[in-house]
Amino acid sequence: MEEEGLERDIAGEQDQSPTLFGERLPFLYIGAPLGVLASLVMFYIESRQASWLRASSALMFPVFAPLLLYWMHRDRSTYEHGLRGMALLIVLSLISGALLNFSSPILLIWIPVIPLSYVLLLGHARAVRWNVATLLGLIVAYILFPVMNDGARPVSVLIFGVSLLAASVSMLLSWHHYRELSVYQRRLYEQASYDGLTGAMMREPGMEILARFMSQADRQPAQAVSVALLDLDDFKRINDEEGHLAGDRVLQGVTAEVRAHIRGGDYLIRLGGEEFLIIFPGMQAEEAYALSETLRQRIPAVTDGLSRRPVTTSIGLAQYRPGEALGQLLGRADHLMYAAKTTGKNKVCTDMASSGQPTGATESAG
Ligand SMILES: Nc1nc2c(ncn2[C@@H]2O[C@H](COP(=O)(O)OP(=O)(O)OP(=O)(O)O)[C@@H](O)[C@H]2O)c(=O)[nH]1
Repeated sequence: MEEEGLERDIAGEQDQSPTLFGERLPFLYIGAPLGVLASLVMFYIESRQASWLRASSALMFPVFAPLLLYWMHRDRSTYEHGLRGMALLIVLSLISGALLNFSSPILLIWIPVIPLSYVLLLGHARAVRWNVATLLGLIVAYILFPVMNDGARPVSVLIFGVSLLAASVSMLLSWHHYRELSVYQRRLYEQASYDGLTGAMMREPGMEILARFMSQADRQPAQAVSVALLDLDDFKRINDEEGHLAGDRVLQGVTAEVRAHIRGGDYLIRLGGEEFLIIFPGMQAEEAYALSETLRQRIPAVTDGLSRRPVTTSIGLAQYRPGEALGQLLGRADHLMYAAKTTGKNKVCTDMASSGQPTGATESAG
């Protein structure tokens, strides 16, 4: 069903959840050198005190951050991975610093900063997994501390526990806030994207999805995209003779039937009134024609009973031609649907040469 397809789209968008930095690489170009500078200063201070272990942990960021920046600059598609790498670097530096400095309670105040840096760099959704892993890592580090430091005791369990608790609370609060926000966003998105009467997708998001499939077909010509423009015949008569509610019932019955026949990745869009568009991504001409023909035959059967007389439909079926504009593709489908209307209605008209029908042919009801 098209909703499932959209679920995937939504999930995909959430997966690339916007971070505070978004795509603003310049921010990183300024932030990363500052981080490098701060780490070098820390390295200098620690090395002056001959604390070489702590000094080397401070060096982690200056060594790896420029490499990551260079990688992100060269290939922007790896930007997200680069951000993850940066977050990992910051946290590794913090953890190794904390590991070597557990005896200094002052440093533990930075632990609650970890959830925040994850959220900023990775967005809420990914931050949760990373935070859980980091908190577990800190607990292991705390347990291993005496082993690595000749039996020296780390800071008291109480201080460490309070620090972890603060980090966990800040993580949970941010997650809770994110969940509330995403439920609200999803509700708004659905209201703005789906028609309340039929549940079909609305025109604007539908056109965006069609444009996306068209550009995909431009990149991969084997990925054919077909569209079926479907217009109910003499629908006005139902409204006029039986009232608007009967008309509404028919619209709902038709969309339910279409949904029952289209595939998981197909999209049903209500263009307006009794006019619908179905997008068949990756479907060859013969299959698209056969499916349109099935719908044409099924619609009178399902509307029989919803209104006094069965409702028929005229369908214009067109396949995207690489390089074509969206308006051109819809114009062709509209032209074909109009041809079906003007030659007797209750037909599928297509100009797809390989559909099994002669070009421009129509198939009338039995
Ligand atoms: N019940 C109902 N009617 C609607 C809705 N949206 C549009 N309509 C009606 O759909 C009708 C469309 O009429 P026309 O555009 O003349 O189309 P038609 O009667 O199907 O004629 P052809 O397309 O030529 O077969 C109009 O009467 C609109 O008021 C709706 O949401 N519910």
